[in-house]
Amino acid sequence: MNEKTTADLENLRGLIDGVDQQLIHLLRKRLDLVAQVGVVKHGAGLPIYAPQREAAMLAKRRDEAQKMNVSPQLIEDILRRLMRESYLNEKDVGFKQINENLGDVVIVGGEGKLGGLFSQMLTLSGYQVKILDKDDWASAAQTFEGAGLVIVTVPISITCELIRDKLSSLPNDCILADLTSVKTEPVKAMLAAHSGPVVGLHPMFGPDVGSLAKQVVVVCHGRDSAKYQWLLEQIQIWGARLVEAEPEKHDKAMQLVQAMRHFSSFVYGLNLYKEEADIGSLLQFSSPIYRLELAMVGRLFAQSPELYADIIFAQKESMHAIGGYLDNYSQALYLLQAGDRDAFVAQFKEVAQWFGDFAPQFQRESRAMLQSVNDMKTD
Ligand SMILES: C=C(O[C@@H]1C=C(C(=O)O)C=C[C@H]1O)C(=O)O
Repeated sequence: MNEKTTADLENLRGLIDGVDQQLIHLLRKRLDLVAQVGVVKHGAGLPIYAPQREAAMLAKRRDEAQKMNVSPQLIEDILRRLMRESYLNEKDVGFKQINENLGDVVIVGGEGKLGGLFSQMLTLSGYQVKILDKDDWASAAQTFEGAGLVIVTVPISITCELIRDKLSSLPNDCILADLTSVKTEPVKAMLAAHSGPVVGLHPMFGPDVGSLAKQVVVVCHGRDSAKYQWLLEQIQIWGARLVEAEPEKHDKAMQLVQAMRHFSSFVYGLNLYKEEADIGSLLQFSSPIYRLELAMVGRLFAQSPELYADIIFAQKESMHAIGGYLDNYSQALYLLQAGDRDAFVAQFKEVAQWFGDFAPQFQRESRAMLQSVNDMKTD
């Protein structure tokens, strides 16, 4: 580089630094305004997440950006990232308490990660939360005495037995709820053990989400829904979206959404291990989609084997779904072995047609993800 180039670059980079510093000031200003919104919402009991406001705001900013020859997608990406920050920060002021006369919330298994998250959210909403874990059963009767809500969040394999053996003498009007990732048997067990209000919940996220905004909680109604309506409202105040489902329908969906999903990630990892793949060097060659795939598989092995075993082994029927997958895998492999490229293409077209509009939708969604995967690269 000659001296002029160096000087020009330095000058321009100095100006860019100045703009970026102004951005920090603007961000600070925005965060302060959002914090004020948080206080107003807390007072009025409004949910953190306001999808209509977001949609209207994004549409206006996209329009304005376009007029200034700034990519609408750029401003949308930036605003979406900022809004994620808003959800995290609004949590700092706590949440409106919907039911002020509840009595205690007892979380059975509250030392677990998901139990911990619910305990945090309920505490932030003004409830008295008591944790009951493995070693606390001696004092359980006393703990349950003042309970208005008992939430069961223990490993799936012991959930029903625990409900049957330990939760059959709760106060009559106490709500009994669970967070298990299967619903048919736990809801049945709760209805059998307790004569008061019962509701099955399945939070469709892990404990590492920073905020519940936009996350989904499945609700399986058990008994006396009017008595636990406030709890559903409370969860919505946290920003989550509720999806009501019959337990059987939920469980069937979980065979694909959870058991099959995690099982195939597990086998993918198992295969890399058996092939003695060198992940470091694969990463050097990786395309964004491969990196994303490795991230999805690798994150499984950063977590508890028991948790995934629980999810995969939770329903016997998952075996059939996974077995069916293996059959299809074998049949597709046969096309490859037979060199039948035409049959592969025909099959591909058939599946693409079946996906219909979802295929281009998923392509759009994954494009944004792949771009952020690429942004994350530092080497
Ligand atoms: C700040 C608000 O809360 C959330 C955050 C928003 C933002 O950061 O702009 C917009 C809508 C809400 O989802 C609000 O409702 O205005």
